[in-house]
Amino acid sequence: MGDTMISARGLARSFKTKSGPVHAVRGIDLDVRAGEIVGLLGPNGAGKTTTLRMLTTLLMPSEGHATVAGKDLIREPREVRRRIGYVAQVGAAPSAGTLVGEELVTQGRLQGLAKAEATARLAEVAPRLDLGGLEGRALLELSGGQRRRFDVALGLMHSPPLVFLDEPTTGLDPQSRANLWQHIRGLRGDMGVTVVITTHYLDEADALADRVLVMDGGAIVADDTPDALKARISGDVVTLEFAPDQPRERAEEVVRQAMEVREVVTTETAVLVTVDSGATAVAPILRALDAAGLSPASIAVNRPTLDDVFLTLTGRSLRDEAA
Ligand SMILES: Nc1ncnc2c1ncn2[C@@H]1O[C@H](COP(=O)(O)OP(=O)(O)OP(=O)(O)O)[C@@H](O)[C@H]1O
Repeated sequence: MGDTMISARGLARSFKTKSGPVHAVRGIDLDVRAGEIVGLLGPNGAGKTTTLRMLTTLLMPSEGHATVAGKDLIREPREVRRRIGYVAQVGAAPSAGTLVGEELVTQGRLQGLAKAEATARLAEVAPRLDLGGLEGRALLELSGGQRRRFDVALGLMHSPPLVFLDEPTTGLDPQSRANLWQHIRGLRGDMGVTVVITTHYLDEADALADRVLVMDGGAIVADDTPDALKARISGDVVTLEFAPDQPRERAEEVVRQAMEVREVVTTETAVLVTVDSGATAVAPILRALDAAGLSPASIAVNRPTLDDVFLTLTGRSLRDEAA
């Protein structure tokens, strides 16, 4: 399998529904190298979970094929399962009495480890995820952050070289999220685990992923490092927010006529203008708008973010969609 941990070609999945077929994933190609942290970024319904469920053998592709951790997804699903960890979106409700350590050992045994191996593995995994000392705690007594770290630990008990995390930090407070990111980076650093993570948080993809696959409408619309994605939009982004009664399309027109711009995108609330230098563009933009009788409610100059990348790729804001 060499350096390649995942190689998928033409992977597609559609669902039959009462209102007709839903094409959740539309024939995507995807490559992940060993040791990478790859983020699948996209709004709700983009097809991230469906992609993950296919790559983890939980869902049969309608079309396409893939090799995952060196095994053929369609022909050797059991072999694939033995080599991967999968942490689903939100942990299943734990039964009242279940203890952290016991549950992790049970999971290891389910994955085929002997009792002694599973216990040894627990001693290895628990401290990696800051669960050391919590082995005797009941699952119900864990905080949200501890619980998510426990979920990740579950996926690691059988020492998979590849782990899939589906929106691992949803619902966590900012501190617990940053803490979990650190642990996820540690998995790669200390144990060489390859990580595929889905998220609709831009900051998460930016902070964590070596490479980001931007998904929209069941397709991969961009595939690059966070920095390279942001560098595609060189220059600054001037965000002009308008009250609902102000004609934004007219504002876009005025800005385009007033000056040389790289890109203008109009959203539900704002006009985003990409220019070489925000500092020198603001005054002429405001003058032109003023002359046209338009006044923005607010104006801000920013370096491009992944959200701006998403916006230029799709014409929609990921932040709006996620909200
Ligand atoms: N079992 C199913 N039956 C019918 N439609 C489905 C099914 N599973 C997913 N879909 C549809 O496929 C599309 C992609 O869903 P998916 O869960 O993969 O998106 P996602 O990017 O993971 O979104 P989220 O961020 O909300 O988890 C959506 O339109 C969804 O409604």
